[in-house]
Amino acid sequence: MSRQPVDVLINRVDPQVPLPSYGHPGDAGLDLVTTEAAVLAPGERAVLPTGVAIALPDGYAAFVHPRSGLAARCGVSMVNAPGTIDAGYRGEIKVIVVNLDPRESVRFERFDRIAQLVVQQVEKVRFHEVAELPGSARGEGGFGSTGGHAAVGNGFASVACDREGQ
Ligand SMILES: O=c1ccn([C@H]2C[C@H](O)[C@@H](COP(=O)(O)OP(=O)(O)OP(=O)(O)O)O2)c(=O)[nH]1
Ligand SMILES: [Mg+2]
Repeated sequence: MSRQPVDVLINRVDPQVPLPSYGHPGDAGLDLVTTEAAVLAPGERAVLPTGVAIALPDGYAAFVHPRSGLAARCGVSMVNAPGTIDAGYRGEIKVIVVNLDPRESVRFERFDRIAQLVVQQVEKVRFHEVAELPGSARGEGGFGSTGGHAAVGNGFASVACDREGQ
């Protein structure tokens, strides 16, 4: 049984901007566009306006995620991925894009889709300070404690590094 959509108020800061929309019915993310054209040199970043502001219901947040097609084709990501849109934020949603391609510039035209917005329910917490936390199977192990690192010298230098244990 499919759930009812959540009603979200939206304001077009740019009157011509298309409303964020799902590419397919089952998609998690609504595509966001840039209202400004931009060119990013390799390694360059920019804060791009999306032309929309929203008012999320209390208990929700929206997360701005990169688009995988742009990442795979052009090396474009977001500096702060995923960006967090608080329920109380009433300003224009902005996207902090970065061109991670080492050689090629990337050009965005007005209304190109640059990111996607995922709306989720978020919990509020109340901390209870204790002297000792309850035990668990993982304990304090982290940062690669389960192993499975890519071997060095197999030709895939991008997935191996010499900083293990540091
Ligand atoms: O990719 C993003 C991330 C954030 N925001 C907006 C909405 C969010 O509610 C607000 C603050 O974001 P965040 O809390 O991540 O930034 P901060 O540096 O902690 O700023 P603040 O001190 O205003 O919380 O900025 C965006 O438009 N795009
Ligand atoms: Mg903050």
